[in-house]
Parts: sequence; structure tokens; C-alpha cells
Amino acid sequence: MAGFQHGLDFGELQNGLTQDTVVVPTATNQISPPVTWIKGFLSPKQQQLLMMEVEQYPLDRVEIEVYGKQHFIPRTQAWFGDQGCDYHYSKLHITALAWPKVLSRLRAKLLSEHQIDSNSVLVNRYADGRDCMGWHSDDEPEIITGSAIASVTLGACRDFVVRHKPTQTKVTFPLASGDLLIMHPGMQQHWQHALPKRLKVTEPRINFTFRHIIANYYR
Ligand SMILES: O=C(O)CCC(=O)C(=O)O
Ligand SMILES: [Fe+2]
Repeated sequence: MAGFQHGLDFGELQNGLTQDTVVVPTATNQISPPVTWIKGFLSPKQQQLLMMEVEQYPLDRVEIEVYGKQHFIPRTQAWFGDQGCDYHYSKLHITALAWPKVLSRLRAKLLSEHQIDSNSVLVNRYADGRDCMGWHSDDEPEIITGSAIASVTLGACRDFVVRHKPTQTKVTFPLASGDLLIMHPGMQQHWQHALPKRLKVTEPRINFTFRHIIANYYR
């Protein structure tokens, strides 16, 4: 990734953007998740720059243990972060890779425009609608309490489904390329989320979840 150059400064492309904050869908029982959905957070040009950079990422299909059996995850992933901001996932220790150029600009844009202070990001690539992610909350102990998690999407539109833990109420967000979904404090405690299979989808989707974690937590 070092030396990967772009002619355009990601940070200079903020003017002329049409960002649109969408009213969060509310379930019929009036329960709504603590999230903010900003459609078109990234301009088409920014999406293109990021997509070109993603093509250089060392995406891995890691093997994890589920109920005592080894499985390859149904997607590929990479983890970037500040020094010491490593990722722990199902007994795996994944050392943070240094921030690539465009990704670090996206991190800065989240901070300046939405006060989202992150020091790490998980990149997931779903090759097509067969790739997915099961129900979970991002409630790892190393995530700083009261921090927001910001999710940015590129590529195919996929349904991101959230489920209220006590009532099992579900709300669906069809996240499209360039959208930002901010998961506010309380979201991981009271809700789970998943990216279900969508067999009609034939195009890849990339998702970035920016997190603020405690550095050197496992050392
Ligand atoms: O791909 C998505 O939208 C969800 C990703 C996710 O939940 C995660 O990385 O923890
Ligand atoms: Fe998640």
C-alpha cells in the first residue's frame, strides 16, 4: 500500500456533496435503534478513490472456531489501526496494519464532520450475496464505553438488519454505496445486527466499521 498515490485529495472533496440524513425507520411498536443514517456521505468520486485503494488491501478469509469446529468466515477482512490497536476475534490475534492513505482521510472526515473519534477499522468484503455476517453486537471489552461505531458502505446495496434484544423487534437498513450509519452508545448493549444472505446480489460490497478501542488491551 505504501506509495499508492492518488491525484485527488480526499479531504478537498467535501463541497458540493449531497448528504442526506434519513429518518431512521421505526418498527410498528415504535421502538427505534439509536443510529443515524446518512445517505451519500461519500461522493461518487470519494467512493471511487476508496474502492481503488481497497483493491490493494490484503483481505483474508480467516478461520474461526464455532462450537468447537473450524470454519472459514463467509467474507474476507482486513484490520487497520494505530499502533497497539490489535483485533481479537474468536481466539485470533490480528495485528493492526498501518492506515492506508484514503482510509485515514475517511477516518479524519468522520472526526471532523461527525465527531467520531476512531483508532481502528474492520474492513469486510462480501464478494456477492452469498457472503454474510451473522447476528452479533460489537460489544468487545476493548471497545471504549460510550463510543460510537461508524459503518461506511461501498459497492452493492445490502440489507443491514438490527434486532432489539429484549423484544426481538427488527429494523432493516438497505445500506447503499457511500452511506454512513452511525451506531450510537447503547446500540451494542440493546441491539444486535447482521448482514443476511441476499442471493440475488451478484456484486461485491465492502463495509468499514470504525471503532475506538483501548490500545494494548490484551498485552
Ligand atoms: O457489513 C456490515 O454492514 C456489518 C459489519 C459488522 O457488523 C462488523 O464489522 O462488525
Ligand atoms: Fe458488527
